[in-house]
Amino acid sequence: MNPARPPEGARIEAAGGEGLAVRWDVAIRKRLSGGGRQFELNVAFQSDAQRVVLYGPSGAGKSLTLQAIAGLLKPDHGHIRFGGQTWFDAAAGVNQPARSRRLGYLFQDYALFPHLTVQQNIGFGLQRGWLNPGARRGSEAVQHWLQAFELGEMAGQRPHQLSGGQRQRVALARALVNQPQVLLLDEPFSALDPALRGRMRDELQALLDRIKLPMLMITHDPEDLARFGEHRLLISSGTISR
Ligand SMILES: Nc1ncnc2c1ncn2[C@@H]1O[C@H](COP(=O)(O)OP(=O)(O)OP(=O)(O)O)[C@@H](O)[C@H]1O
Repeated sequence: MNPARPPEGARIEAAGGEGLAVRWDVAIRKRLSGGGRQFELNVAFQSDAQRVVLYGPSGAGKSLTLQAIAGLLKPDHGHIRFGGQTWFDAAAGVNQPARSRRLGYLFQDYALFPHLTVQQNIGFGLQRGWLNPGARRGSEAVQHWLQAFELGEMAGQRPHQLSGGQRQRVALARALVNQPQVLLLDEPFSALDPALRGRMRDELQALLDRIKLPMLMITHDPEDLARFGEHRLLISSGTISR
């Protein structure tokens, strides 16, 4: 297999020649209110690790942090930098759209489109608009990931016709088809039964070893932490405590 290798994010010269940039440099604040409740997200971390795991209890702010990094939630204050690129900087008025951050996002429930085939789901990430989901059906990138994840025979199936593991592979393929520079994973194994969870962990680890893609995972599963937590960040009540 020969996946296009994403550029290494680490140790890139910082803009302005101020020395070496860390891979991750995140410091954000966001106040949310709704239904009479308020939540204050105040997250800051720096990391040079290839694999970062953000863990903590339910309601701690993990998903909000991931959404902000992905460009799906705009913080009130702070900055988000990756590999020397500034994705968000409130003070400087920078807010790169999600697409130009070049990241692959694996959603907790995989968020596959039920009416599209496996092939169309994978290819969807390549679309420029919402029209004509099958237009790029034959693209090389889609074919590459269909083969890499042994989904070739299922190319014409729809998500409900797949097993949990196959669904996850489709979602991963969709996240990878645009050659992201980093993979964001939201509780990637929580939708799987325990036996399959172990196998899919092995698969993900082998994939990451092979393509050397940096990743940031959120989870509350200690097994994920043990396996992927090269750098572990504990978040509770909206703040990283270590
Ligand atoms: N739009 C919103 N308005 C108000 N509060 C919100 C909003 N979105 C999320 N929250 C609150 O922010 C907190 C953090 O939510 P978040 O989804 O980041 O938690 P989490 O750590 O990912 O939890 P889980 O592990 O259960 O997914 C929760 O208490 C949630 O209720």
